[in-house]
Amino acid sequence: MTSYLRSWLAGKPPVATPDIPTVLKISPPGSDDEGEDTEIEQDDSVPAFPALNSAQRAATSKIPRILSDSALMPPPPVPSLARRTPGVPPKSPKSSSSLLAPASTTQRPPKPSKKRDKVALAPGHSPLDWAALKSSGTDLRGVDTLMRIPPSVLKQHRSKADAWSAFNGKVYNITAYFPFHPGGERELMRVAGRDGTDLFTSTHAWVNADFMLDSCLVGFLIPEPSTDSP
Ligand code: HEM
Repeated sequence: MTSYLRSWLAGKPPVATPDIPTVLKISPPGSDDEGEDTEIEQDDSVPAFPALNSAQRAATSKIPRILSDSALMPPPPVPSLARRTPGVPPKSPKSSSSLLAPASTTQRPPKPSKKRDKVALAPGHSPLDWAALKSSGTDLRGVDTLMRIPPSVLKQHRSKADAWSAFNGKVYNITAYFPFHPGGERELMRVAGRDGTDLFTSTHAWVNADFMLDSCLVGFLIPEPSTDSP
């Protein structure tokens, strides 16, 4: 209406309205009901691009070839672990898997060495009993004062009834400790009357002799005084 008035005022003939195209609805062949959706099988797979049979793919070698099943890498071999019978050890050690227990576990363990066997302590001589005795106030030193002890003096105390031994420069009266020693009295007698530091350390470096024998301290080891003094 507005365009008609404008053209009438300007003295021009009215502009013809362009034809609106008619939308035709065409039913697929075989369908009787007009406007009803046709059922299509759902497929979410992404199509290859460029298409497998396209001219681009045939013309250039840059686009990787799609491998067929026969051209693919073969699957890995079945691991030997999967083929074993549970509980049955492998026949030869070479064929055994690294995940299996070593064949040596079927052998008997070696007998413990006699050298490090502990002895059975008499009742009332446990490490706890020793700790109680040494802190009870009982005199385990046998001396009134701490002394400077040369090796010659140390050597005089080498009987079971009167045994002194030096460990790390300190001299202890080990007499009372004999029945409490987990390694036995015989082993302990080997250091009576001498410096036992090396033997002690090579046997059980983790044992704290200073703490265990603090109530038995009698003095300090000194070098032998020289006899050729004027
Ligand atoms: C007076 C100094 C010593 C003290 C306080 C002492 C203390 C001990 C203690 C606490 C243990 C038990 C260790 C554990 O259970 O781990 C032990 C074991 C033993 N000790 Fe001694 N020891 C002394 C000297 C010696 C010496 C001089 C020898 C050897 C000549 C010796 C030989 C052994 C042996 C063979 C055992 C048993 C095996 C072991 O436990 O490894 N000990 N001793």
